[in-house]
Amino acid sequence: MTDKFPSVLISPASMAKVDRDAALSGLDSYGLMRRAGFAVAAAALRHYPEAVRFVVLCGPGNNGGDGFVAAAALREAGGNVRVFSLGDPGQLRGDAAKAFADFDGAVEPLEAYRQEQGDLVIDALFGAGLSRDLPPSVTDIIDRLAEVDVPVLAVDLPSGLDGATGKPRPKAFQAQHTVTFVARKPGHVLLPGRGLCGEVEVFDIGIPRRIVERHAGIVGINDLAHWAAMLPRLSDASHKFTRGHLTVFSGKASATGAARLSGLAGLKAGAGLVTLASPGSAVLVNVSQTTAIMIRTVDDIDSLQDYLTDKRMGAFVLGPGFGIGEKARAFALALAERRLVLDADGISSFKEAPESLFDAFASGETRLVLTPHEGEFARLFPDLAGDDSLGKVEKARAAATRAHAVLVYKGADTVIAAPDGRALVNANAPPWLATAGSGDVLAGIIGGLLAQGTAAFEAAAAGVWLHAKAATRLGPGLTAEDLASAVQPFQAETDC
Ligand SMILES: NC(=O)C1=CN([C@@H]2O[C@H](COP(=O)(O)OP(=O)(O)OC[C@H]3O[C@@H](n4cnc5c(N)ncnc54)[C@H](OP(=O)(O)O)[C@@H]3O)[C@@H](O)[C@H]2O)[C@@H](O)CC1
Ligand SMILES: Nc1ncnc2c1ncn2[C@@H]1O[C@H](COP(=O)(O)OP(=O)(O)O)[C@@H](O)[C@H]1O
Ligand SMILES: [K+]
Repeated sequence: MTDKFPSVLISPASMAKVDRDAALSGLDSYGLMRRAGFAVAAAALRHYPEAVRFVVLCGPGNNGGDGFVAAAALREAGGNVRVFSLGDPGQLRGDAAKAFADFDGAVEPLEAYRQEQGDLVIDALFGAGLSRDLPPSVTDIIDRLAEVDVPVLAVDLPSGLDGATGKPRPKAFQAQHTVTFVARKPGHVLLPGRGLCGEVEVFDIGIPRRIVERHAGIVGINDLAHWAAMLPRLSDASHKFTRGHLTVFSGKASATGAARLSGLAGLKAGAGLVTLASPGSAVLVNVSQTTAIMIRTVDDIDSLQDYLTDKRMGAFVLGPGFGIGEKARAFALALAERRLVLDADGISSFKEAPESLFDAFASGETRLVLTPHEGEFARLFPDLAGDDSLGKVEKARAAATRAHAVLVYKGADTVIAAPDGRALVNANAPPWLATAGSGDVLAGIIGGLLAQGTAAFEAAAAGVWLHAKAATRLGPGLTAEDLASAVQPFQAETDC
């Protein structure tokens, strides 16, 4: 019953390959379907012991096959079971046909279903094989169930939800529970899919690890398995300079708070030193509100070049509160040889000329991290943002490759993507993270990790996770000031 692959996401296309290899390796595919169906029946009995009727909606493929196995098991357990089929179940093929043959109850057409008080709907219409928009007979039922209080338990995925993108086609069942098999699919964690699945249970149906790992690919869930080993380690030999120097650019006197939030978060994330590079006009404001953070006047490109003669200045955050325009563009391009988190106004400044930014960071190791929310993403990548055929993972991956940068495409389902195609979907962020200044804190954490030498992809992924972890520790009602103060470096003993 346990989730053997908590860090893995398997696309529906890869799942089909897992399925094929399992069959080629001699595994009994009908045995796998029976385990899947039994898991669904067990979940129905466990979560809905008070159900008056178990209503199983079966589709034309193997998802429907799981439904027939579950229906048979629920009847065996003494449940009141009704089965409704989309299309003629006599047309089912392969294992689904076997499952239908092994079910000895009545099967009614899908259109005949009328919801009643006490129903539990088991949605086994479509899973990984959904290949086009739902037919009206199914969207009609989705519309009817949306009006009433009938719980839905989804098999593999709520029908209508695209397992690759997390998008409904064009609608999907709203499930309370989803029982899926082997590992989660991107659609379980990307929005709005995550919300449509309810609580997701991953059931191990016995496919060997070597087959799953062969097809697991380079998209996963953002957890410590992907980056913990790459984070900085302290030792007796550490001193502040070995822990790295982060520079955060401050905005003008009336817009300094965002940079201070980033700077504090960078220090908390473990940077040995943090300097606020401030316009002269804002130095007094910054000095009066910082203690451990140092202040340096950097007014223009010449003073920045002067600052950059110190090669220990390795990592930078540019954007929070900085102001949009030529100065931000010139500063970002001057930093092209260093490690840079470009956030907020820094991103928006390149709306008219994104290629100039991408070209500047094109060669050598990946050292640019872009942290756009949805609006900022659309400014840099309008074509990708407007392409409805792409899910958030595909958009972030395409953007990362184009920009030669690590992309942190923010939201409740933040996606971190690298130019080489690796991508992680974050799933530990609580909704109270959506508060003014929270993005500034994130930029600072990532900058703090970059300053310590962590590679850009791992710094970004760990930063997103630590940001969410700090918010979870604090609980609802946090402010960005609380959040910046609560940031902690990763600690294996307490964070695992
Ligand atoms: N992987 C594993 O190891 C295991 C997988 N298992 C289970 O198998 C499920 C995947 O099975 P699957 O591949 O048969 O796909 P499924 O979701 O049943 O749909 C395909 C059918 O629907 C049809 N169809 C598609 N879209 C449609 C639409 N909009 N409107 C109308 N029709 C549409 C499509 O028709 P076609 O496109 O071929 O014309 C085809 O007939 C998976 O979710 C899990 O539950 C378990 O048994 C455990 C082992
Ligand atoms: N509903 C949500 N649930 C969890 N995290 C969220 C949600 N909405 C936003 N976030 C996170 O909050 C942060 C907001 O950053 P951003 O949009 O830049 O805001 P700001 O500019 O106010 O700092 C991002 O890390 C984002 O991923
Ligand atoms: K389903």
